[in-house]
Amino acid sequence: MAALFGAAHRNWLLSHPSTVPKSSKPLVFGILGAADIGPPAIILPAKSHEDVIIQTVAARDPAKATMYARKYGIQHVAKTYQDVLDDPNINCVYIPLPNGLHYVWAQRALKAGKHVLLEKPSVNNSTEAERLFLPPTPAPPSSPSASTQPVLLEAVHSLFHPAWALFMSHVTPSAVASAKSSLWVPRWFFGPDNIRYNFELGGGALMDLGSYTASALTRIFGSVAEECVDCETVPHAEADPRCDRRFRARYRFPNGGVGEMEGDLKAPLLKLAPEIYVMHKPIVVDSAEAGVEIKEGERVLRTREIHFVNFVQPSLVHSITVSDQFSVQEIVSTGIPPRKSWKKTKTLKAYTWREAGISGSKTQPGEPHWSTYRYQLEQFVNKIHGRDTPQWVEGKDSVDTMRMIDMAYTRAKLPLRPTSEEPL
Ligand SMILES: NC(=O)C1=CN([C@@H]2O[C@H](COP(=O)(O)OP(=O)(O)OC[C@H]3O[C@@H](n4cnc5c(N)ncnc54)[C@H](OP(=O)(O)O)[C@@H]3O)[C@@H](O)[C@H]2O)C=CC1
Ligand SMILES: O=C1OC[C@@H](O)[C@H](O)[C@H]1O
Repeated sequence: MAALFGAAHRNWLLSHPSTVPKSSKPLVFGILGAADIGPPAIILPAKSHEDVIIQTVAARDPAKATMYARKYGIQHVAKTYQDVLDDPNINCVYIPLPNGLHYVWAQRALKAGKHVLLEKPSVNNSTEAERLFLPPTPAPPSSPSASTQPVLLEAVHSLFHPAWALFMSHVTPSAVASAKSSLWVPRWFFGPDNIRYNFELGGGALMDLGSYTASALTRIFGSVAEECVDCETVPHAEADPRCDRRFRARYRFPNGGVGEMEGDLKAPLLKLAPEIYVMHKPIVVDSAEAGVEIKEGERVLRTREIHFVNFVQPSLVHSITVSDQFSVQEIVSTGIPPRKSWKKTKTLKAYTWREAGISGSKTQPGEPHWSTYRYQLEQFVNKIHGRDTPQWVEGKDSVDTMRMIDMAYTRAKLPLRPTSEEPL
């Protein structure tokens, strides 16, 4: 009962964050598009960040932008997206446009010298990702301009929550035998006219949900997959058949492990919680870690399974169950069964860095009611100010995610979402 009350209180605070006074020189943000995701992803988190002001929004229809600005307390409405980029008072741009417009607007924003927080998936395909995140002539690190390069971040918000770091602290990427990440959206959320079913705009469940499941798998295995070995997709009956509504993809990773991901934009009620299962190969561990004394000629093997429930929105509620199977065996196998074997299971959670207890992050700020987006904003600002960012999504990570998605579409015999030919 107390846990239920605590969760309800945390969730109320999460959607009603306190407003803090702003610092003398806060970062000034503009938003491109009066998007649904804007309020939870940036407008609410900014309220409790002293270094962030959401100053401007632009929409294709200025009347819509005005309504949005009024509703969310945004001071200024720009006439066009480009006007936001041309405003010298704006330092940072948040881009929650449909996926197919991410590439062009991120490039334009960077060209205008703005720091960019770019919604997931970063772009339409891996060609765009390589062009955006791995440009051919990066400034040499010693160049004076290197420190003034704008920051670009794909907003994979779930990776910034302490629960993700706590989960990863129990994963040994090189020893992962199999992993499965799944994510579902209830069936009434998105109709066939939603941007998620528009091919040119980067629609498809693999794009929308797969950006989370693929980035989770690449982190769990510590690498992008070598191959997508099979991928089944199902389209929406009333939408473009090139846009998958549901997918199931299996990959082979360089360590020989198998990663699987599943997603559905129109799922039955039964499937609500996004989840990850990880199964490790047996590895030799320290006898102290296993809490057992061993004799000469013996070793302890640990086979670990992890189940992470709600890896996408852990701030609402989550659980991480770690089950370790230990066995004490002879180092040189004589066919004798283990002398001793036992199982240890623990269920963990972390809503703050202190709770996660991970060295290097313990002193990071955070409150139990901080959303994944608030934790993300903290690191985005840190990066801009050249501070330490223990949680981050590197450009290469975003490229890897798009490679995973492209591999799955190719295996499913669906076309890749188009590469932008818009002038930059
Ligand atoms: N991080 C997260 O948790 C989430 C991230 N997302 C991501 O955010 C992005 C936006 O998603 P969401 O907020 O759900 O979508 P919305 O449809 O609410 O927002 C998309 C915005 O894009 C603008 N837009 C510009 N051109 C077009 C066009 N041709 N057709 C349609 N819209 C256009 C619209 O802006 P205007 O106001 O100018 O008309 C609209 O406000 C996606 O990339 C999605 O993957 C979405 C949900 C959750
Ligand atoms: O967090 C999310 O859940 C629902 C999706 O459709 C959305 O785009 C995604 O970011």
